[in-house]
This record gives sequence, structure tokens and C-alpha cells, in this order.
Amino acid sequence: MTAMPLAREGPVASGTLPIAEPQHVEAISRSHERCEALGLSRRDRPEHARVARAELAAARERNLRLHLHAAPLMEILLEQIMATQSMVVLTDAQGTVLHSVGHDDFLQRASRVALAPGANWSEASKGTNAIGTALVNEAPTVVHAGEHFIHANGFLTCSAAPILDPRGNLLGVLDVSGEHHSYHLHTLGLVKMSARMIENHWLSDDFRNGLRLHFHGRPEFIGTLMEGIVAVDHDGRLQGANRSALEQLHCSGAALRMQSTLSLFGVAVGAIVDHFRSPIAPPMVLNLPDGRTLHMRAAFSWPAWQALGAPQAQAQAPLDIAPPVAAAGSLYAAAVGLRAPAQGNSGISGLHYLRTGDAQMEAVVAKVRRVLDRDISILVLGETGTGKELLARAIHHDSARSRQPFVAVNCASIPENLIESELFGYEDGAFTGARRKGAPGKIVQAHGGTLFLDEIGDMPLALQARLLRVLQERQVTPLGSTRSLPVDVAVVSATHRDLSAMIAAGTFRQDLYYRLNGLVVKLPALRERSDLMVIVQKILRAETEGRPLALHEEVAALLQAYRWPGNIRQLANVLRTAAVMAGGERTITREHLSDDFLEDAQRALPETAASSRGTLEDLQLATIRRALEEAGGNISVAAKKLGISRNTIYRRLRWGDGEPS
Ligand SMILES: Nc1ncnc2c1ncn2[C@@H]1O[C@H](COP(=O)(O)OP(=O)(O)OP(=O)(O)O)[C@@H](O)[C@H]1O
Repeated sequence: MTAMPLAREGPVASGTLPIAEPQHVEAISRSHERCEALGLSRRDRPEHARVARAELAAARERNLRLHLHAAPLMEILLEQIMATQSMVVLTDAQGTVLHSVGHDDFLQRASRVALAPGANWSEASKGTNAIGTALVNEAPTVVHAGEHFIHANGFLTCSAAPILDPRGNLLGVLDVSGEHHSYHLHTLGLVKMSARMIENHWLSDDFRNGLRLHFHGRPEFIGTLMEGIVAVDHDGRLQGANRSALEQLHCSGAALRMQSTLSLFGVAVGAIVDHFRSPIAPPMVLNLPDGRTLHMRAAFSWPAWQALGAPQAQAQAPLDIAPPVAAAGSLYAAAVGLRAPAQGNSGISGLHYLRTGDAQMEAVVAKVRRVLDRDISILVLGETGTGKELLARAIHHDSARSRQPFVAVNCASIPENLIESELFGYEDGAFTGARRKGAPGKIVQAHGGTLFLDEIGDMPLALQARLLRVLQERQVTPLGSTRSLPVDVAVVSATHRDLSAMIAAGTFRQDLYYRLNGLVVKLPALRERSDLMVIVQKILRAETEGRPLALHEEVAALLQAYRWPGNIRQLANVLRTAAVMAGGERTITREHLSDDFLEDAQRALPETAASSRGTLEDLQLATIRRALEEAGGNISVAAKKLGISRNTIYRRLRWGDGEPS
């Protein structure tokens, strides 16, 4: 959400909403009937009693987690409605106010008390009101001015949305209340969005080591608040869902939990995991039994999923050193924790694993080795998928800090307004009125180890100054704290952006750049590397657990000629699919390549081949010629680079229409 303070609108003259939907009118009149049945009177005096201190403390204790999830969003919500001079209120499932924030000086003293922690806003206690009525109907509700059952509450306008956990249990209510003059049409929308964000956070937190499927009928809605999210266990059974998932699937939470991915989406969990092990996998297209189409992405940490015992058809590739980038940034820490023991004894995590014969890569490894443990910040540049994170992990692995944490922060994937607390942490009670334990923040979590700032070019300008201070002073001051914590971290950052251009454009701070670029290394794009075939072999070996799987010559030529915009990540994905398609066969042929890759690769054929018949044979010939050119006519060097035998080169050239130039 971007800060978008709402303008204060003119007073609403009548005691009801300017535009009231029939369902709204119906909900209010039903609530009034309930209040009458409860024996309440519209002329009751305002009731400002609060629950006893001990009772409030117990309610807060019971709802600590709700409070933790909601407090940051309440602050953000407050920013949006600042101009309307309202309060943001969080209650538990009984309607007792746990936490409220906002400028309450517009309220009479007594009314202030009414919105303070400890006040109860259930219908039984306050008659029709947004909180109490939302609790009864478990639906977002506005109660405006004279719609309040008790006249004494008619000075208020309130917009409330219930908060449900992923199993559909009512956790509490989020509400915005202000004087009725402050009514704004958009307030309920903002409250609903905030409640959804709390619910989505809760779900991600509950199932952080599991598989979460994000879907929507329109692919561009995946990743927005409109997306449906379901959590799935290793057997494919549905464990939980967000509200949008229930709405899209026309299903209750209980009914959904009877389903599996197979019964609901027509696809087994193993197939979903296989598909999404590559972070560049396209969304899956699902055809529901009722004829609708959904687009789906998956979020999971492969190491965490695997560590928790996924029954995989495919053997795990030791290649997957880094968790899939598709996993949310916040998952990294969990993934790192799970990965730590496995890393210790495997030789595949260190810098030598990255040495596969390419001269540029050799130079990179030699340079970083020289500065290892020398307290020099390393900045890794390179296109997406070139292995920047893998290099950062290898640096950490080979450093004296390897037994300490490696903490990755993806500056591009954390919403801008959460980066600050995510990085720097926050102190107990940092958010107004909060009575909770603070959170340490990623920088502190990395203490003693390595902090990997991925996509540093996406760090908002305002936070760059703060980060620079932390790096210079080597201490962090969490939000809301006056105390600084000393931190000792090795910093590796990475970006695919051109930071110099960003500095020139004023979007990246030069002083921070100087602090980060102790050593700058640039990872070569895959198309510039001379060791493609060695990497292919390495990936295939890992993919097939050592079972020999060769490449047909024409496939080798195709891989060589392709431009690889997604670099090693894309290559690994293509090979993984091909290895699965090849099944028990010993050679990968073009039939094993996915159609979209083949199509893309054919389109990208070098002009020499495309202008002739455009067949793979032409392509092969063009590739061999190019390799020979690059090798100065040396057939052995060209054969090695292409990963084919010298004989093959001779044979192909004889079949072709000329001698090598
Ligand atoms: N040298 C390598 N050998 C084998 N696999 C590699 C190598 N380099 C990268 N990979 C694999 O490629 C994928 C992408 O690597 P990584 O996430 O490190 O790239 P990145 O440059 O950080 O990408 P992005 O910029 O998109 O975050 C990972 O699955 C990684 O394991």
C-alpha cells in the first residue's frame, strides 16, 4: 500500500450511509433485532466500563500472535487515514479491544476511553456497531452514525473487517472508528485490505516450511492481495486457505480441507513440486472441473520441503545449493537454518564448486579468495540467474564465518514499507501502544556471519542512508529503540542493475556504493562462458544421481547456440525437464526438450542457420564453425568447448558444405 491520505469529506447529514446497499440495510436491521432480543435499549447510557487489568493482560497474552501480525499493519493503515482523524482498533474474537492507535484528541475524554484497550465492543455490550456486528456475521461491516443501536454511539462511524486464520477460525476484528463527520467511502476497503494482509501473513507464517500455491483466474493478479493462497502438505492435502482462495474455489474452509491438489486442481503435488523447483518456471494453468481456468504459482523452500520428508519421484539434485528464488525472502532464513548441517560436509558449497573452466569465472574466484576474511565488502554484478547468490553462499562457506549464519535479504521482494523493520528490527513496543517483544531484524540475525543483500539496487533511497550508517558505525538501532546493538557482519551485495547509472540518476547513493564496493566482481552471462558443456554435465549428474545421461549432438548444438537470457537458472530448468522426459533412456534428444524452449531456441537460431533451411543440422554446423573460429581453427579446443568428440567435428564438416575457415 502506498501512503495515500484520504481527504476529509464533508459531513454526512443523515444518520445512515450516503449509499447503502440492500445487504447493508438488511444486516443493520437484523442486528437491531438481535439487540432488542438481548433487551438493550436505544437510550442506554454509553457504557465505558473496561475489563479488569488482569483480564486484559490475559486476553493480550492469548492473542499475542494476532497482535504481532496486526501491529505493523495498523500503523500503515493509520498513515492512510491520518487526515480523517480516526482510530485504528484491534479486538479479539470476543470484541475486547487489544490495541488501538491513532490521534484520539478529537474524541471526548469518555469516548477515548471507549476505544482504548480493555473496552468491549461485542453487540451484547454495545449494541449494533461495526466490530460487534462484523463478529456476528463474520463479514466486513460499516456502521455509521444513527445506525448504531445505542443513540449514544451515534457520533461514530466505524468500518470493521474480521480476521480469520487459514483454517477459518475467527481471530479478531480490525476496525477504523472516527467521528461520523469523518466517514469516507474508501475506509472499509482499506480495512478489508489490511485484514487480508494480516491473514496472508498469518498463513505464510503457519506454513512457512510447506508448499503454498498462489492462484487467480487472471495471471497478473497472482502476487496481489486478490490472489488465492492454499497451503498443501506432502501428501497433497489442503491444510489451509486464505479468504480469496475460498471465494475463488466457492468452498468453505472445512470442505477445502477434505480436498487434495489432485481432486481440486487435477494435478498431483509431486508434479507441482517438480514444475516449480525452477524459479523461472511459468505459472501452471489449471482447468477446474467447472470449466474455469486458474493460473498458479508455488512458493516453497526446496531445502525445507525436502528436509521435511517430501516423497519425491525425482531424486534431489545436490546441485540445488541455493533455495529456489521463488521462495519468499523471509523463507530464506528458515531455509538457511535447515540447510546448515547439510552444507558442512559437502564439498559442493564452496568456491571450488564454481570452477568449471571458464576464464572469467576463474578470475572471479581468484579475486574473492584474495579478500576472504579481510573485512572487505564484496559487490557481485551479473544478469539474473548467473549464480550471484550461489557465489555469496560459497564466499560464506569458505570464510572463517562459515559456522555462523548466512542471512539473505532480497531487497526487491520485501514490500518497501516493511524493509526497515525487516532489516533493522524493532524494539518492544515500537509500534504505538504495542506491548510485545521486539524482533531482531536481519542484520542482527547475521551477527558473526554474512549478510547477503540481494538486489541492493532496489533498496529505497530513504533506507540507503540508514544502511550506510549501520555499515559504517557497525551498530544497529532497532525501530523505536534508543539502544544500539553492535553488529559484526561480512557484507556481500548483489544486483543486476547498473548502479553507476542509478547514481547518475540520483536513485542510488554514491556513498553507499563506495561502502559496498570493496571488491566488485562481475559474473559472466552464460552465453559468454566457455564451460557451458561442463556445467551441463554437472547439472545432469546431479539431476540423475550419477546415472549416465548423454546429450544427443543436435541437442548439444542447440544448447550451445542458444542465448540463455535466464542464464544458469534457465539452463538447469531446461535440463531438469529434459532429464525427467528422458525417463529411463540414456540420451537426451530434441523430443525430450519442452516445446516452448524448442520454439524459443529455434527463433534464436544464428542467422547463418536461420537463413538456410533452419534445421538443427544447419544450426549444428553453424555452431561448430563458430567454435572453430573462436578456437583459432584448433579442432581439439573447439571439440572440448562444444563437449563433442573431434571425430564428430570432422564428420559434421565433411557432411557440411565446406571446410572450416
Ligand atoms: N556454477 C553453477 N553451477 C551449477 N548451478 C549453478 C551455478 N550457478 C548458478 N547455479 C544455479 O542457478 C540458479 C540461479 O543461481 P542464483 O540464484 O545464485 O543466481 P542469481 O544471479 O542470484 O539470480 P537472481 O539475480 O535472479 O537472484 C540456482 O538454482 C543455482 O543453483
